[in-house]
Amino acid sequence: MRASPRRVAFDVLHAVSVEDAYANLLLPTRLRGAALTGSDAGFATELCYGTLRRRGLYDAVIEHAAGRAVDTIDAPVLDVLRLGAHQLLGMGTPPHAAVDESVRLALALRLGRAKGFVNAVLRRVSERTEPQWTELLLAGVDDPFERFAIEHAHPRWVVASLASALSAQNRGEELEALLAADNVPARVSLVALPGLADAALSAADAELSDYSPLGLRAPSGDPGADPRVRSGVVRVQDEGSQLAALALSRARPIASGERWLDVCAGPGGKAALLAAEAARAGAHLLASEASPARTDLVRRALAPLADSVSVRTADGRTLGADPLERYDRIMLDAPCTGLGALRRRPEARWRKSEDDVVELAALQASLLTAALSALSPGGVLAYVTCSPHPSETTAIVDTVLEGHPAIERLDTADLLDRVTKAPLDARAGRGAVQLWPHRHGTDAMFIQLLSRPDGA
Ligand SMILES: C[S@@+](CC[C@H](N)C(=O)[O-])C[C@H]1O[C@@H](n2cnc3c(N)ncnc32)[C@H](O)[C@@H]1O
Repeated sequence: MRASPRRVAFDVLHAVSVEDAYANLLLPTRLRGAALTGSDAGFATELCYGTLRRRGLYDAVIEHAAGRAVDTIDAPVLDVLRLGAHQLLGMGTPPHAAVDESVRLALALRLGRAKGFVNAVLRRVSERTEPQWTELLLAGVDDPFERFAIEHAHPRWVVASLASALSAQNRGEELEALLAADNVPARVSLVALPGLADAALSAADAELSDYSPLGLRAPSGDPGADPRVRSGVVRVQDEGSQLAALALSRARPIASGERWLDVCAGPGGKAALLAAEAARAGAHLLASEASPARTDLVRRALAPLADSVSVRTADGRTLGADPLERYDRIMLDAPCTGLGALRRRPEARWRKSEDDVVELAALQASLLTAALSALSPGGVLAYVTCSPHPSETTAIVDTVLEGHPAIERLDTADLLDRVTKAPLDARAGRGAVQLWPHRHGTDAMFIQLLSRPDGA
């Protein structure tokens, strides 16, 4: 039997809750499996992503309505309630429809014993609108970060981290705009790989991106339906990621024979753009990745450029040990909390913790130290994260450079403004670039170009 949009949304939500699945990877597969397209696919996507994004708010509402803590509610029943709460409070579904459909979903899931509970809790949820619930939950809460956390459905520590990242750039007053932008689904951006899909940029119906000279806005619908996307020469890629790759490839003219390395290449998004840039100028890219499964994804992503790239599985922390292994350009797109990509990874905000920041910062510092030791004299390295958290961005660069006095910071903001179609106004201090969803419509990418001077 063909699964309904609600059932697909439930399956993905539940896999995220109990198996730590990634919604953005699982949902497309489930939509295809259920043959859901058009408005049905759109409904399932909004139901699933919207529920995940605002899960913290809905859990607080459910706790209140049920009169008990959410961790005392069976996991599948809780997920049915979360989906119901999103339909009631986030999607404007009429109460009788949202409640009845949720009860029907519970029955289809063989949760008949919870039928009355689902019905009663969702009826109580439907007695208030979302602003009324928010007002109720805010009563007596004085801490401003906690208030933003409730109002914009972010964990408090994420609010505090984003506040400190913005304040470091004198943009503290933009916090609410950023939190609101995190809750708006990102528009799908495409990149036309140079030399392989240039015609896509001049097509009559092309809607060009604001900043990236290679970027396009995807028309509505499934981008995978476009044969150029299927063949891999036009790729789905956030404009911020395009700019991170172009900052490195266009930092200075490319000499034929240059050796390039992507240290953390999986799943291969930036590597594909770097490989296309390198191939046009006679440079060679080695795309490296620690996880074997993700190395396979890199191979797949680089298939249209297979002749001009190499791919390997390796731990980036071992770089530098071989004195013959040196590179002219290095992309270090480090593993990070992803706090800059919350629009795209709806569950990420609830899954990460401050402990992850500490663990990732240690890994980021080790990777940067190792990568710098493999940088040729005259070479350029891009340190990139899709998190604006100061502990993952400026603090990593500052700390590692203390041990590398010869390394110079390039004025990334200035260099990137020469690449983009419009000025970014994204200077983050000490030469770095910080992009923001609420300002640039991109993920919050941090980009710092570093160089080892000739002879150093
Ligand atoms: C932010 S993602 C890279 C995204 C990629 N550059 C792209 O544009 O598609 C970070 C990657 O680093 C990999 N990674 C984690 N630890 C690593 C290590 N010690 N050495 C190399 N890669 C590592 C992860 O498996 C993950 O694929």
